[in-house]
Amino acid sequence: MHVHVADHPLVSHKLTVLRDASTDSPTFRRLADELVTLLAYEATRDVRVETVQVMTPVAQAQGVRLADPRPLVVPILRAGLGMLEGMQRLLPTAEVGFLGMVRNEATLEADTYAERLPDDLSGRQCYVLDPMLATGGSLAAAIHFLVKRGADHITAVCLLAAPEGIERIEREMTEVGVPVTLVVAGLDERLDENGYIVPGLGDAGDRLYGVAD
Ligand SMILES: O=P(O)(O)OC[C@H]1O[C@H](OP(=O)(O)OP(=O)(O)O)[C@H](O)[C@@H]1O
Ligand SMILES: O=c1cc[nH]c(=O)[nH]1
Ligand SMILES: [Mg+2]
Repeated sequence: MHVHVADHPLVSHKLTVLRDASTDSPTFRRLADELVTLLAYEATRDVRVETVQVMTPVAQAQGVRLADPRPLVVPILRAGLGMLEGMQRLLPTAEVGFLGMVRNEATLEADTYAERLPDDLSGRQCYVLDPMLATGGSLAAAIHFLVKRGADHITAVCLLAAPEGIERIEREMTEVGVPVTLVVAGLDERLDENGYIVPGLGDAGDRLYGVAD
């Protein structure tokens, strides 16, 4: 897996405020949104374009536009929804598919409770959004959904990743033979005994939207 860690002082600054336990929900949502737009710039570096001609007020010029089929953006609910607008800011014409997943906090296995994806993803560039790559169970399950529908170009955009999660995605994607790129704002040290990223930022979904039952 190709892992790209966004190395930029603004990313580091925003991530530091995001980590701070005293940052309130409105500020957390705004910073997550801003960070995703910065990460989206990196994540879309290889987005497919085609050559077009354009008439400026002065002369004809050659340029590019996004090629068809449009990219697909897939936020993993709940927390990934907090990344959708930041991504759409750079890819306003992207299609959006949804996956609802919740991690069973006892087994740490991901359970899928919602799925709304196009049937055929062959030839589509897919961008999966999830702030936290912890054990990797949720992201791996999401990627398997996409691969089953024919996707072979997958980029995951995350805010934080743990080494355990990266290793799992690498292992599982090597097995299915689909290369995955990860674009992330920060790589953390490890998981704790509850599967939380250390030092991390806590429960991303709760910090975005409030404590779930
Ligand atoms: O890598 P993993 O070990 O699978 O953990 C990461 C997952 O955990 C969080 O979701 P959560 O299950 O808390 O659901 P939520 O977004 O509804 O809060 C997070 O948003 C990821 O989807
Ligand atoms: O640190 C973590 C791990 C999983 N899910 C989160 O929201 N945070
Ligand atoms: Mg959560």
